[in-house]
Amino acid sequence: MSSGLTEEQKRRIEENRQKALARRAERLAAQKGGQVGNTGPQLKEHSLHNQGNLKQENDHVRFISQHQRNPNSPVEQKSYLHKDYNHYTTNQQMAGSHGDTTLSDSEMLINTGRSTEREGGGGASQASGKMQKVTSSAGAGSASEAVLHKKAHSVTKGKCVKYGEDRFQVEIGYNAELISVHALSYSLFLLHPVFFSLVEAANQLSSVILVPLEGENAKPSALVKGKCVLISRFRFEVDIGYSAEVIGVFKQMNSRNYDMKTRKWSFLLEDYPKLIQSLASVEVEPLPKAVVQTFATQIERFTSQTVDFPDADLSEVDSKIVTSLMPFQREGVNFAILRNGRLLLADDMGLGKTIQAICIAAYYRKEWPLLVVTPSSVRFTWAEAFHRWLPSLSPGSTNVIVTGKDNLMASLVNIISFDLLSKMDKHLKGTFQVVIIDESHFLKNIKTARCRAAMPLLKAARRVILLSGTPAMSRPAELYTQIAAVQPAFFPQFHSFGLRYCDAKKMPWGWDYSGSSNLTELKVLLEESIMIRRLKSDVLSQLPAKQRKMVLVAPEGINAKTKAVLAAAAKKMAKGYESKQQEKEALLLFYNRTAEAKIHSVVEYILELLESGKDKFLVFAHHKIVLDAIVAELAKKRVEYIRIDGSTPSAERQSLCQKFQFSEKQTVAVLSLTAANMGLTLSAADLVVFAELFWNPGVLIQAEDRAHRIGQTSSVNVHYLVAKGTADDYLWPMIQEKIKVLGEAGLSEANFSETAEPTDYYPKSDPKQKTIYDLFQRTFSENRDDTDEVLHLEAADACFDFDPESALQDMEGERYSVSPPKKRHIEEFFKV
Ligand SMILES: Nc1ncnc2c1ncn2[C@@H]1O[C@H](COP(=O)(O)OP(=O)(O)OP(=O)(O)O)[C@@H](O)[C@H]1O
Repeated sequence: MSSGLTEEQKRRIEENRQKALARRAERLAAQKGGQVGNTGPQLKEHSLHNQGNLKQENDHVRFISQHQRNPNSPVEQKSYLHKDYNHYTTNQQMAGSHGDTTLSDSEMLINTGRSTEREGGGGASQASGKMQKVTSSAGAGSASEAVLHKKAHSVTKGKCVKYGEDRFQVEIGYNAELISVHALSYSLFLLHPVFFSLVEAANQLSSVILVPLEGENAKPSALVKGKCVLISRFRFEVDIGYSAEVIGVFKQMNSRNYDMKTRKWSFLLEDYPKLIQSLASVEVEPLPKAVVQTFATQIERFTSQTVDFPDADLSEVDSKIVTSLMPFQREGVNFAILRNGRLLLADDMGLGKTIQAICIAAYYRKEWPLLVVTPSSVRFTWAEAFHRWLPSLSPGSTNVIVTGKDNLMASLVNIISFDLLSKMDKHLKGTFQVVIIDESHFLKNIKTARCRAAMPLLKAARRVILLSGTPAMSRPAELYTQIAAVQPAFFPQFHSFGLRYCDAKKMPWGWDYSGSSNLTELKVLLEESIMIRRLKSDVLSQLPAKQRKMVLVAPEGINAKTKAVLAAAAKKMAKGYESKQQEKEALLLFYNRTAEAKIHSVVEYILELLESGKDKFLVFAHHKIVLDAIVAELAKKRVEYIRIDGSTPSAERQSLCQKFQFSEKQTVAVLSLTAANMGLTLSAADLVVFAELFWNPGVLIQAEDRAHRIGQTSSVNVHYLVAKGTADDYLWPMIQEKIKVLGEAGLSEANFSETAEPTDYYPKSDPKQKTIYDLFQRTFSENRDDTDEVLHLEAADACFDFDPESALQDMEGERYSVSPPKKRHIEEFFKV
């Protein structure tokens, strides 16, 4: 009977009806939303799946969890449509010509959210979960037969019937989903070119099976090639060209889901063995062995219901470190121990990879000696951290290797730089059972000496703790060595890894592995097996607004001459001075020499930060020679930078800040401690490095606040570079003490000693050092105004860098415009 509506009107009505159903489903889902709890979406999906006898509520919960993943995605919306639509269709059809088909309530509920169990007008029989062989009057060829060999499962079946020479008709029962794609049932179609696309589109719908005409199957299955790819902890996708035969197999899978947007089918991992078996006649690349092994439990349906890692027994580890761990850090330690101490700890910068690594290593203390391989600039910081977190370590138990001749096994904890490791004895393999590699992406290139030196050690060690804040997920080739270091059996051949994850291409000159492919699978695989990665945004609530760290820079960067000058200055200071002026001059000289002494280590540290992938950060220094050396190195390495110091006109400052804020490249802001510590917004960075210290903590805190200000959405990391045997020995504790006083007085929210490394590393017991420290305290604790201090510093710089004459000339020249009071101060300082 004709409804009197045009096809277009019918289509619109159907569209609106589906939208209304979707809205209703959404409302229902939202009402039930409270039952979901805090479990992650994947977990929800999984655990519900495992419950077997699903209840209606649970079906809703599953629904919600899918929706929560991406409520806007067409796939998710489609599953809403499916769910309610399925109820609708089933009931409607039961009331109609197929009313003899009986489905129990529970069967219907189980099938909702997946697809509808129905037979269409193709003359096939009923559906209640059993495999049916259906003979089509259209005359099924091999592909057609495969389509009909189905576990009858919520599907409307139909067939194409030839009509005259060049037309065909689709005979199929009512299926709204299908009608929304094509108003099929009563239409005649031209055989070509509509046929293939129509059959393909219809068969992609999970509730439809359309048997093509005999001999008209779109593509012979032998020519269809595809591959399985993991897309989450629980699902995999089959990326394959269209084939009715394949689609028929897909529709036998209970967990099937078709993504309209990507036009790909996905399934729960538990369907993997069945699917692969059913696709035996088609060329489908299976999941890699590493994936199948890692997800064996999911594939076998024995998955644990939780992603929380069981609490490791840390009773043997120093309580100081255990009680200091933040909850997410504790989770990292649990993960590591669950993985038998072989892992890639890939937390974001500043999340405390050091404390976690030390705790994990301490859990395996019985297997020490321990080897720590680090970038050169942070070797001493590591030694400090071991003593800070493990008070049970005796003072001599850390051994920092400084030359290739040192004994790598001298202590319980041995710390070496990557480059020195490659110069050590090649027969170290098997010597260390527990190894920490800090900034493990330094091993990304298998051809480098450092990588070749480290790999045999790592493969032989029982515990391998790799730390990297920047695992190169976008360049999988660079991850290979790190994966191989932790799990050598995963991908024994780089080439097979390259084919799967690096989009390897054969070029005239050989293979190109610089691309990337199947990244989701790689990420899911790594997270399930060896990698734990938390971003700052994931754990922001557990972090302080600022994380300070003292980085003890390597003393061998200081040359012998400078060391001698520093020692002489210290000796002189220890003897005392007759006048305050003399004391001050001596201190400023000491401070100035310290700058010179630190240049090498500062530059090395900055370059290592860049190599570690830190892309935007601020570097503060006071002395011109330090600022100059930093920018010279950045220019040499072609790293973009801005520089703001006393000579930068105020008009330019704003545009430099803008450049830094909006640049998408790796950019460093090189800033003068006294000339750029106020009034600038550089919140695009969440890392601030102090190449030099300053005795006035107010100046330091203001400088930190260039990044820690409105616009900053992250916790800011602050690194203070401290060199032993220099003025830093006195400045660092002094700064901390002052801040502590300010904090106690409620004048500063920042307490250095709580968030940074220990205060008292200089030997207070040494009377000479005590005298110098007191001298610093006396001289710089007087209440002076900042401008006064800055002027004295400038005068001192000029004094030590140049002779007074030329210094004054310089300052009066174009580069420095000196105000009269400033000039007066300088003159006073030099007593000219
Ligand atoms: N649980 C904690 N208690 C106290 N201080 C902590 C804790 N966790 C981290 N810190 C401090 O936070 C700072 C940053 O930690 P750490 O240097 O280990 O970070 P990271 O993840 O290694 O960063 P990067 O990638 O920059 O090297 C350090 O000063 C460290 O001592």
